[in-house]
Amino acid sequence: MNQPVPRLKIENAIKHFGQTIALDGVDLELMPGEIHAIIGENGAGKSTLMKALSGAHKLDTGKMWLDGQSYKPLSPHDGRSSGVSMIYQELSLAQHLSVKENILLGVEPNYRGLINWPKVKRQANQALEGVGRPDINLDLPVMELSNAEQQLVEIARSLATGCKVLVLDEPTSSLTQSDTQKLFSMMRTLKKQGVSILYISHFLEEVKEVCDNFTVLRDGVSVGNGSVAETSTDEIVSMMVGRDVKQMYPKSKHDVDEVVLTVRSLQGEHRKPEEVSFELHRGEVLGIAGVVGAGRTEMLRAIFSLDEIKKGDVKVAGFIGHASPSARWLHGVGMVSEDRKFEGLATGLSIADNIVMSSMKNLGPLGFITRRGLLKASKPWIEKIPIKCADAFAAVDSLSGGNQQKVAIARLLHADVDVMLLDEPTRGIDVGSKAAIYEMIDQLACGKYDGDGRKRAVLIVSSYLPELLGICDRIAVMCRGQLGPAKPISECNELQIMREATGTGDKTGDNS
Ligand SMILES: Nc1ncnc2c1ncn2[C@@H]1O[C@H](COP(=O)(O)OP(=O)(O)OP(=O)(O)O)[C@@H](O)[C@H]1O
Repeated sequence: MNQPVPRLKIENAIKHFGQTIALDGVDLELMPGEIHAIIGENGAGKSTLMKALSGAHKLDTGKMWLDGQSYKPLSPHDGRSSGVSMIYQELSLAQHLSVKENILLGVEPNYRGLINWPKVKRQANQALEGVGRPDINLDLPVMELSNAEQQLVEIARSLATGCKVLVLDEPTSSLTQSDTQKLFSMMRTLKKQGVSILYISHFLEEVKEVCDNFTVLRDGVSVGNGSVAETSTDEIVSMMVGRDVKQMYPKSKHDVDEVVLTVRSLQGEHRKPEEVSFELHRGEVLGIAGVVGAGRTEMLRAIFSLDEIKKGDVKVAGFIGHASPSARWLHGVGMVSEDRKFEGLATGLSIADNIVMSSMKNLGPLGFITRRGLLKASKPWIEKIPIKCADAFAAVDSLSGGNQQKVAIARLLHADVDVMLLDEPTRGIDVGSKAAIYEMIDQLACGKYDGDGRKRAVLIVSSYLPELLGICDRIAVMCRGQLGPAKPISECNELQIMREATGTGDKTGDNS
């Protein structure tokens, strides 16, 4: 009997960036209509492999075949024309163009240079039917669509050019739960049509739900593969990190002390947040749950004085009222922004520069900053978190996405603040490093982090409920700009939080 021909085969893929070995011999096989997860720690080589596949990077060595034919894409355009499309986390749509123009951009049917608009419309509509959303208005500028709809338009664009292999790079990181479910059902539809999907995600529960098979990468090598149904999550995690992760959510007893942050009837200048009141105690981890767009980020920004306040007040370190963000640092408040690229990091600078940026004490003699001082200050964080990099002076933008996020967290830890405002701090971070960060948060709250016994207060916004339920002492839910009461963790569960987040739950309680 003839062996079925794989849709995609990769053999011994190798790729270096200078001294860094990003891929060190990866093998992968993908069948038609298969949904295959690519899993691995931050910096394991997932994005590099996918970029080589899509034509954005050229492999140093290794071979690829598409439907049995040798495949060597010269550019993403070349890859797309051969049937391989990659959907990045940051979508690449032309925001001012309409849905139909985006779907057929660059491949518009034309007659002697004149675009055949009725045909554009027909083909765009067909592509939207393929992703199960023929109701999306073809004439609407893309910027008027929600995040999830824009993602579908981008996938529809891949289908319009005859996509055989669709690569989705952490597609659910900014989707709501219900949009995630819709994406999964669209993936199942594409699977039935024979489209093969490579799915990169750090959420193993998603991998379990939607994928058929998986490949684990570690340090640029494929270290394991198999059927998702026949492999337990623990087995996959140990393949990823090369050891057992015993306790994902360590939780010591947190005895809370005095109130360190008081927020009263806070309203932002631009509608969100609308009404926020709570108290945060030293030694406490307070979680803020809510759906995308509820106003959680705006709340943190208003507290940290990045955005104007219309009404209400923030009291921290005995100071009441609005202050500049730099004054907030002086008050002992620090923030990790969810917008890593534009706010969280200076991507053109080195890892060491970024880590010390918010606190430049003791970096050399007589107030000078020396290379030695920078190294001494940054190295412990690089080792502790850990950040995978060539060295402390490597540019932040040469790091993988998850490792960049870890640099943003290291900057806050280095600044040694009392009140930590964390906005989606573990987005894009692998399971093993998440466990390390949860342990740090736990130790920071109970004063065991750096041996001086000083307890910190942590306010954490997250869309990942298991993490909030795992590490917080109390959780408050934000719904349409209004923050509900903070409830002790013993009274919280996923269902109750989702009800409150969507405005259908109980709002009784007290925020002090
Ligand atoms: N353009 C580049 N220049 C230098 N080094 C790079 C470049 N792109 C990737 N690397 C390095 O290659 C390695 C693999 O990175 P890659 O982005 O593929 O990891 P990843 O598995 O996708 O990680 P994450 O889960 O954090 O997204 C990392 O050590 C990274 O720093």
